[in-house]
Order: sequence, then C-alpha cells, then structure tokens
Amino acid sequence: MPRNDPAPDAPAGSAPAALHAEGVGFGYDAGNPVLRGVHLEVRQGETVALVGRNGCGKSTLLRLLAGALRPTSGRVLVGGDDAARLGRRELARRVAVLHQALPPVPGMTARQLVRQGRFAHRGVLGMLRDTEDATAREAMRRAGVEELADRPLEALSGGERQRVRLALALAQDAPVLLLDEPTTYLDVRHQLDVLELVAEFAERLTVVMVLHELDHAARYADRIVALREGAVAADGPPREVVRESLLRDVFGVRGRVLHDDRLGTPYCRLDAPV
Ligand SMILES: Nc1ncnc2c1ncn2[C@@H]1O[C@H](COP(=O)(O)OP(=O)(O)OP(=O)(O)O)[C@@H](O)[C@H]1O
Repeated sequence: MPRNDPAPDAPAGSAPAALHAEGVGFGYDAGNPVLRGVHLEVRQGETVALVGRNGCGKSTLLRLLAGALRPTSGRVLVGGDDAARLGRRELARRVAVLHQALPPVPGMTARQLVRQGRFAHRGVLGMLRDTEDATAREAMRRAGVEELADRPLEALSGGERQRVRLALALAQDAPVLLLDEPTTYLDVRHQLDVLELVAEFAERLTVVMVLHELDHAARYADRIVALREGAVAADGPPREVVRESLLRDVFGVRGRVLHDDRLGTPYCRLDAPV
C-alpha cells in the first residue's frame, strides 16, 4: 500500500511534534563528531525513512531520538518533553525501538523476549497481568511468529529473529515506533510482509525507520530524510527527495530515477559507482 500522503500541517496550538531533534550534535569520542546540528521534526502519524551511506549516523540519530543517547549539543523532545528528563519507563511508554541485530541471550525463548516489551506497563511488583500477556501474544500474532514462541532465540534464523524483534517492539504498544533496518536478513517476501505490517501500524503510530533500500523508502514513507556525514542533506516527500542528484551526492552512485505509475512512487535503477 503506498503511503505517500503527507501528514497535514499541524495547526498552531495543536499537539506537539511526536519527535523533535533541535540542532542535535553528537560524538562517541570527544573531537570526533558523528552528528552535527541535526534538525528533524516528526509530526504525529508521519512515517519517516532515514537513509544514507554506511556510517553516516542513521542508527546514532535513532538512538538519540529514542533517548538512549544524550546529545552533546542541542536537545531531543519526545512528545514535547526533553528526552533527557524522562525516565526509562516513561520513554519506553512513548517510544518503542527495533534495534539492529543484537546477539540473543542464551536460552531465552522468543516468547520471553517479546514479553520483555511489556516491562514499562508492569505493576510495582513486576508482575505481568493477563491483559499484558495478551498484548504480547497479539504482537507475536501480528508479526507472524506465534509458532516460534517456545523456540530459543539462538535456534532461529536471522529472518525469524528479526520478526521476533519486531513483535518485541510492537508489544511495547508505544505511539512512536523506531525501526533500525527492519528488513535486514529478510527474504523479499518477508521484507514486504514487514513493511506492509509497519504501514498498517503507521496508520495510528508515528514511525521512523532506517532503510537501505531507497525503493522501499520511496514506497512506504511519507517523507525521506537523507543524512550525509552526520548532517541532513535532503528532507521531503519521496518524489522530491529521490533524484539522480541524491544518488550521486549522498550515495556516490550513478543511476536513473523512474516513476512507478501503478504505485505512484519513484524507484531507482542503479548503474555504477560514481
Ligand atoms: N558505540 C560506538 N562507539 C564508537 N563509535 C561508534 C559507535 N557506534 C557507531 N559508531 C561510529 O559512529 C558513526 C556512525 O555510526 P552509525 O551506526 O550511526 O551509522 P549508520 O549510518 O547507522 O551506519 P550503517 O548504515 O552502517 O548501519 C560510524 O563512524 C561508527 O563507526
């Protein structure tokens, strides 16, 4: 399903942006900046794809938007509140993250991992109520991993594990979903399954996802933000951002941008490195 209708401009005095990076700078080591002055405002209900070359700072920006890293300059607002001032539980209630492949904990089953997504909703004694367990089960059903529930994570294929991680993020039931390369390890059928599932959720959630496939970004995002060397190089709807100049300047590739009349979105034919 193409999802390129831009979210309507927020009228003055309406709800705050779901996420707002205000002039964010960050470096893992002093004197070695990874992000420089990044401005990014994501409105509620938008689906934004973050694209760019390896190492340009996409995952780092996602971690900052999730409040898992603190900016060295600027600030990140989540639902209008400074992420640095929100506790871990409150952040987890507001933002769910599907991280790039993390090593599985030995012996942990898929069900146990997905149930961890409910931690922010547990009572003071850490008990999981029946309704919470039902939410975790529903997340597994939506991600198509019910039959994997009792398998240890280390015994799953990369693609199966990726879908379990998606179920974990869905189980968190947060209004903002951040996905770091959600299609990694997946065959083409499962890539589309996951992106269609995300599109379904995106109808009521705010989604920011790191994608390497520009064609997927053009098809499934309302807006594409391209990073180059830690700064925003392009930001706008796919038909404005996906251009031959983007392929050349951001990705270092010569290619053609074509238009898919059926989907109504641009797509790329890549020719050669520049
Ligand atoms: N934990 C870390 N400690 C130190 N440097 C890091 C750490 N994580 C990432 N970096 C560095 O920060 C830079 C940006 O990394 P990041 O993972 O954000 O890039 P990316 O755009 O997501 O890359 P990719 O497309 O390869 O996943 C890279 O130079 C990387 O080596």
